[in-house]
Amino acid sequence: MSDMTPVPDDVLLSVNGLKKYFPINHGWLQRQVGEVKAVDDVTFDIKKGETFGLVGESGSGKSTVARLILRAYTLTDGSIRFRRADDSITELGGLDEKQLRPIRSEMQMIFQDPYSSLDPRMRLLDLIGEPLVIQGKLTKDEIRDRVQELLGLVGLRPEYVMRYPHAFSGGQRQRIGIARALALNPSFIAADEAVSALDVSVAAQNINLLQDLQEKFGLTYMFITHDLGMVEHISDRIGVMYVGRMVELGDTAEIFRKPLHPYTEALLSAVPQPDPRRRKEGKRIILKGEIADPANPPSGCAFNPRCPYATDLCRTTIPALREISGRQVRCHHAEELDLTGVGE
Ligand SMILES: Nc1ncnc2c1ncn2[C@@H]1O[C@H](COP(=O)(O)OP(=O)(O)OP(=O)(O)O)[C@@H](O)[C@H]1O
Repeated sequence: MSDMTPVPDDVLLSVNGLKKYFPINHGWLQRQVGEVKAVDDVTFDIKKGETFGLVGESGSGKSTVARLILRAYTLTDGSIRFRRADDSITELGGLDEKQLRPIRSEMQMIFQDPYSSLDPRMRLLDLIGEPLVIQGKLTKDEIRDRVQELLGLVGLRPEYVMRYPHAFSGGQRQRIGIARALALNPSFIAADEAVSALDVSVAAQNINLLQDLQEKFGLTYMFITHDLGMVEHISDRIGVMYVGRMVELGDTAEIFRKPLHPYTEALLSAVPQPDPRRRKEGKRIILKGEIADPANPPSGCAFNPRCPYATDLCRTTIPALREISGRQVRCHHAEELDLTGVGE
C-alpha cells in the first residue's frame, strides 16, 4: 500500500484496496478448502460531513465493509485511514484492540434491528450510559445528566432514564440506539440498514432526526441499505457493491439520472416511483438468477451471467475500476452503453 496518496483535507475516512477473505473449512479436521472473497479490493473515500450510501443486494459485502471499518474484523489486506478529532490521520488496519480503544469513541455503529440490539435487562440509563461508564471520565451524576441530555437530543423524554427498552416502540428503540451511539461525541456513524425494520413514516422520522443531528454535530454517515429510494433521499454519494467489489461510485443524483453500470441500472429500475412524471416508459429490468457466490464467482465480470449487455470479453476478463466523467465504474462497456436512470 506504499503508492497511496495522502488523505485530502476534506476526507474523514479513506479506504484503499480493502479485502476480507473468509476461509471455508471442511470436515472433521476443519481443513481449509476455499475462501469467500466477501470484500475484494474496495477503495473509496468518505468526506467530512457527508452521507455516503453503500448499496447492493444481500451478500454483496456491504456489512463486511462496515465491520472492517469499525475494526470488528481484521483485514485480509488494504488500508483504512481515519481522520481523528485532532485532525491527525490514523491507519486502523494493523491496530490491536488496545490501540483501537481511544479511536472507538470517534466511530460508532447503529444497528439494523431495534429489537435485538438493546439488552432488555438494562435501563436506558445503563444502556445509553454504558460507553460513558467504560470511558470512566464522568461521575455517576454527570452520566445521568448526559444520558438525559442525549434522550432529549433524540426526541425522547429525559424522565425515561429508569425505563427498560420493552416499554418503547420500534422507532423509539432505534432512537435509544442513536442516543447510545452519540454518547461519546463520535465524528463517524455507520448505520447498517438503519431503518428497514420500521414502517415507512417512522423510518422517515428517524431519518429526519439523523439528518438534524448531522447538521448539529457535523457528523459523517455511512448508510448501508438495500433501499435505493432512501439512499437517494439522504446520500450525497453512493457506492454500489456486487460480489465483494465496488462496481460504481459517484454522486447520488448523477448516478440516479444516468447509471454507468448495468447492475446499477437494474437496481434503479426496481425503485418504486411514486411520482408518475419520473417514471420511464415500461423499462423494468428483472435480474435473472441470484447474486453470484463469492466463494465460487463466475470468471470475468462477476455480473456477466445476469447482465443483458454481456459480451465474450465480460465472460473472460475482470473489468478494472475506471474513472469516467468523475465516476468510478467497473464495466468494460460503460462508455458504449446508454443506460436508463430514473429521470429528473
Ligand atoms: N463470518 C463470515 N464467514 C464466512 N462468510 C461470511 C462471513 N460474513 C459474511 N460472509 C459472506 O460474505 C459475503 C458478504 O456478506 P455481507 O454480510 O457483507 O453482505 P451484505 O451485502 O452486507 O448482505 P446483507 O445485506 O444481507 O447484510 C456473503 O457471501 C456472506 O455469506
